[in-house]
Amino acid sequence: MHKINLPLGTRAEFGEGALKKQTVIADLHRCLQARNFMKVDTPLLEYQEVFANFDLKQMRTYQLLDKNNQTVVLRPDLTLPIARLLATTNIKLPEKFYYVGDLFKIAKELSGRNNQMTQAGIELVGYTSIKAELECLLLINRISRKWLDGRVKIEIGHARFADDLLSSLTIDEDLKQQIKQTLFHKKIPEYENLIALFADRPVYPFLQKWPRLFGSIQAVAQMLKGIDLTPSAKRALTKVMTVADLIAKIPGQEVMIDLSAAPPQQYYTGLTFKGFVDDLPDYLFSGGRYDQLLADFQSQAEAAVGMGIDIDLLAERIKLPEKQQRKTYLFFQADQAAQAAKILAEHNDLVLSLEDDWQTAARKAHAIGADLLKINEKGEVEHVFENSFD
Ligand SMILES: N[C@@H](Cc1c[nH]c[nH+]1)C(=O)O
Repeated sequence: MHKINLPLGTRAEFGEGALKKQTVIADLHRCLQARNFMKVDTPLLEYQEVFANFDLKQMRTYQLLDKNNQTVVLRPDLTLPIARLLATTNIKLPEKFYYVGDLFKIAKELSGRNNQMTQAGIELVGYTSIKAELECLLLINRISRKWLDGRVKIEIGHARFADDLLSSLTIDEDLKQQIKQTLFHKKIPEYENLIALFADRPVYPFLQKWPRLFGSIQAVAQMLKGIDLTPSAKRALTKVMTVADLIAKIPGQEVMIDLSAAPPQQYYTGLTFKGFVDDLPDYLFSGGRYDQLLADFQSQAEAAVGMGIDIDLLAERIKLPEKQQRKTYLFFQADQAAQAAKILAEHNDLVLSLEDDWQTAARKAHAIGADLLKINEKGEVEHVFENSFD
């Protein structure tokens, strides 16, 4: 007997689940083509070095050896391969890209997540304006309205806010790291011990509030009232507030701010955002500005913003449009395949009936309320009425 179970963390998809994924993907293709995005596909396998500047342990990749004993990995991320692609081709920038594909990350045991995930994404490369961030957020809003009754909440943060603020307090890198880790993981007693070192600084009242700095725009603005931030942290905050205010003006779009969370990816350098639906712990959308990433692959940095869309999670949440249309089956004899081809070419909504005889085909069609056509000896299409053969 063959081994019949799947490798850990993988799954087969079929029927409605598979169709839902295909439906959202097809809709995205249509939408992004219309908005002038360029389709891009990169291979599943990449050299390990492509991901080397990022914490591979955290990413937990599948690794293989190629013919020359070089380590290749199943891609754990789709943005880094695009940065690699741009460094090795002469695609003119600025340009907007989109892709849909699978990525592989070995999830922690019992996390409930699969190791193979389908992600769609967009990358807007060569754009410094916040309009690039806005285009990402507008796409989230569109998908939310089209597929999720507008229930997606957008959360905005900034990848540099914590570093900017902490750099003004200390040059001790270890201490900065510890403060960030305790803050991001909400280890409050440890965090409070660490910030006690700065109790005499003007920024101390802020440090005390920092772990709670998330919520609605108004709530966060209220918490920050009268608080003196460093100039660079202030700039980051202004950007967050500006974009949040603009997006909150879209009717029905809920916007939150989080200034106490870790950036979703290490390569972000500016505004970050996530989109999630109330009762889901994982987010459906995640993105941000990453102006330095291309400098890892080529001599020149390039302004860029992008986001990923978790197609598995999105597809699980959508309702397929009802298709209650009546089916028509076409019965044919095996030696009428050529006539069947001609008829199918003229009527592309016919379903081939594979029954051995047309009486059985008629009985089955009748049982499911379908119509039945058959090809007669002359090669013409004939309607079969269910009581015509009684
Ligand atoms: N690759 C990111 C999403 C993204 C695309 N572009 C920029 N960010 C992720 O998987 O979280």
